[in-house]
Amino acid sequence: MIDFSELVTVRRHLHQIPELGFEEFKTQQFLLDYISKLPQEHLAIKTWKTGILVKVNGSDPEKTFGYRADIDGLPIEEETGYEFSSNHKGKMHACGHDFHMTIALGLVTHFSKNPGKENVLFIFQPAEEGPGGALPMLESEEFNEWRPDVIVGLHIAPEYPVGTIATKEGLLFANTSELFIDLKGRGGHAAYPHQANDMVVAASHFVTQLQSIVSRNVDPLDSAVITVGKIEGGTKQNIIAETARIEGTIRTLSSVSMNKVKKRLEAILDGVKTGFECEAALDYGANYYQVFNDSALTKEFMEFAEMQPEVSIVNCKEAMTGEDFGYFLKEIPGFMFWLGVHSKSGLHSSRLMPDENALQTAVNLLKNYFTWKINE
Ligand SMILES: CC(=O)N[C@@H](CCC[C@H](N)C(=O)O)C(=O)O
Repeated sequence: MIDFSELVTVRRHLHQIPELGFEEFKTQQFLLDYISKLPQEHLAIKTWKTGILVKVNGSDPEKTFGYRADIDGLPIEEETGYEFSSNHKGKMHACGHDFHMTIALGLVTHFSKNPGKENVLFIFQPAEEGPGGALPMLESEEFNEWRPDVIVGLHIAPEYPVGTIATKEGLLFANTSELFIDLKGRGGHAAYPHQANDMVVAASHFVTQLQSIVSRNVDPLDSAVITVGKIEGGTKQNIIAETARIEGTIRTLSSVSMNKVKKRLEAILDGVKTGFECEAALDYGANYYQVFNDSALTKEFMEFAEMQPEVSIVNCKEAMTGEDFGYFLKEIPGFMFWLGVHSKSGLHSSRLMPDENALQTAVNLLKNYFTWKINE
């Protein structure tokens, strides 16, 4: 029996210690401590950077079924008002990874006491929000020694009620590319603009021109997003800015569109360089491969979930969110699904407040699904 009040306590503890990608030291320690208290007879445990792999050995294994949970938080100052708000100033679990980890712990707890014929691998992966832990983990010796034959992941969905599971066959999440641009010109006195070269104005022109890519270069029947989430420039109100930094993200539903968007972006940036006589350094940061669900496994899972009394299934549309889980799915058959957690505020909001009852829905559903698959 899984004790759900204990899982709520676990989630609240994890919520208090959010850490950024590849800095998840306290999180890793907490997870290891928790796992070390479970019956060890069927467990094998390895660490990889700040991540963890936990294998529940089956009795006569021919296959390994994997469940992946991401473990990093975001650089957001929490405003939920929770008693158990983040203890780490300026950092928050605002994308539900505290839920994803807790669900994994609930499942490890169950399978450590109830192993099946096949192996189950629990993957606690760092740095999903950036710079991306999935690809280096997938390429690591540690992972490949226990490489699963099937892999499953979930993501909380604030827009769906508790009890709803949403997914689809094929493309679920977009291709993503981060975007970092550093502009450098000549600064100067606010009263002598003709002697300077204002990077605040240059950055503003660039961001405005970017808007024409989605509206004028991408096929209207295709989809793309370019979001600039941060601009920094200048030093003081009466000094013309010598530098400006633009940070954003690009999302597309195909890699062809991603290349097209990047080509247009580079052409616009060249224009800004010429027009403003400035330098520009462009860096695409982390790029994530689309999340593409295996058709047969997804269909089977949806039919299975439909039969669970506490679950209702939605066949959803694809979303422009990104997930480095896409790299696992590129090489290993599997699927990802949305878990309804009903929160008025959405993902990446400082007020995200997912309903903890969804922990029970997810653990029960995946416990039943994996139990079926490992004993088939
Ligand atoms: C589910 C979700 O919100 N994922 C993130 C992934 C971030 C990818 C990367 N750091 C980027 O910003 O492009 C998302 O923002 O969709």
